[in-house]
Amino acid sequence: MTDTAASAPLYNRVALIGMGLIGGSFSLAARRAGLVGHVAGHARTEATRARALELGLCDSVHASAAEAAADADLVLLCVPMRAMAPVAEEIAPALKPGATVSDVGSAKGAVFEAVAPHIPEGVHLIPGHPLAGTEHSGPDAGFAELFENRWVILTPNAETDPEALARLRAAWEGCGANVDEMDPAHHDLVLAVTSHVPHAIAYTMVGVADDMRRVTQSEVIKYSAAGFRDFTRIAASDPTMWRDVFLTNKDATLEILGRFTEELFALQRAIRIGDGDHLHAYFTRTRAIRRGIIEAGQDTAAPDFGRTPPKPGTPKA
Ligand SMILES: NC(=O)c1ccc[n+]([C@@H]2O[C@H](COP(=O)([O-])OP(=O)(O)OC[C@H]3O[C@@H](n4cnc5c(N)ncnc54)[C@H](O)[C@@H]3O)[C@@H](O)[C@H]2O)c1
Ligand SMILES: O=C(O)C(=O)C[C@]1(C(=O)O)C=C[C@@H](O)C=C1
Repeated sequence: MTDTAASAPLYNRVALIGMGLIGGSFSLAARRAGLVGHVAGHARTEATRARALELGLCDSVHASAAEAAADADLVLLCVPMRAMAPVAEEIAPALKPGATVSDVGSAKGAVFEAVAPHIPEGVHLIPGHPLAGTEHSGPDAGFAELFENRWVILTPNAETDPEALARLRAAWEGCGANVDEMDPAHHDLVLAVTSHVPHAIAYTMVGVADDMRRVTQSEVIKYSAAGFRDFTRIAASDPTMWRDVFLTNKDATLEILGRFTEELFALQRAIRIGDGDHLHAYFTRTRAIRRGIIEAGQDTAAPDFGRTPPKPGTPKA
């Protein structure tokens, strides 16, 4: 946290549109660090609004996104990707000149294209993406430490106001994150490799196992090894969020899935023809990547990491 953040909030009033895992975590982290003044939250259901207040995710709740956004200095869109444009259209007339609108969506090109047309002149649109999350969702899933030592990628452009950008950067840094800037198309390609296609593979592998389960009478589940269990964690991620990620990062996902399929065929061939040298060299290369991630301090898959499941009976956002 910076000295400025400790003495005065970076944003006097913040509107959180969507108070699930990411919106809730941002609020908890930003409030704990004294980065924000009043937090106005919007969620669609009364149950989520009540729970968000109870958990201290916000100071006021609003059934209307526009009402939450009115007079806000920062409006953070924390909804699934394909809800971003309708929400932006709804809040547009309420936005205050000089306000910053940002988001946390997992793909960046599509957000800008969908949201920018709705943002009035004089309001700063700076898309962003925290590279941090879990398989849980809803208000109970949020925790203040989520962004610590994780990357947040902002995708400003040549017209972005430097002061608004510096302020947003400081807010994420105050939440414990490291901030980088990227071109949206590049972001989408990188994330297709590091997040989106890995999720597609996990979903597929668990689907295959589920088909097998029908054949083997639950043995796949009963004897599932640690590797498969890791896949099931990823494949338990929110269906709405991931449907939207794949549909909004379609081109990059298909490009990387194509490359993945080529590599898989090469591996399949090496197994079929008994080419142990190929397999050994390939696995040696991939092991080095894992070691590089650990050395860079980016392995947060350590025990729990605050990723305890929501308590039973609590509302899904
Ligand atoms: N979960 C992750 O690991 C992760 C990580 C980084 C970024 N993201 C991105 O963050 C965003 C939010 O994800 P999350 O994990 O916090 O999801 P979540 O399900 O925990 O929360 C989503 C919130 O959006 C609200 N919402 C859903 N549809 C809406 C609609 N049509 N209109 C208004 N509100 C709506 C929900 O009520 C909820 O409050 C997504 O765009 C996702 O791509 C997620
Ligand atoms: O840790 C997890 O459960 C995640 O899937 C988080 C994860 C990722 O792929 O790393 C998922 C989607 C995001 O947009 C950012 C982070």
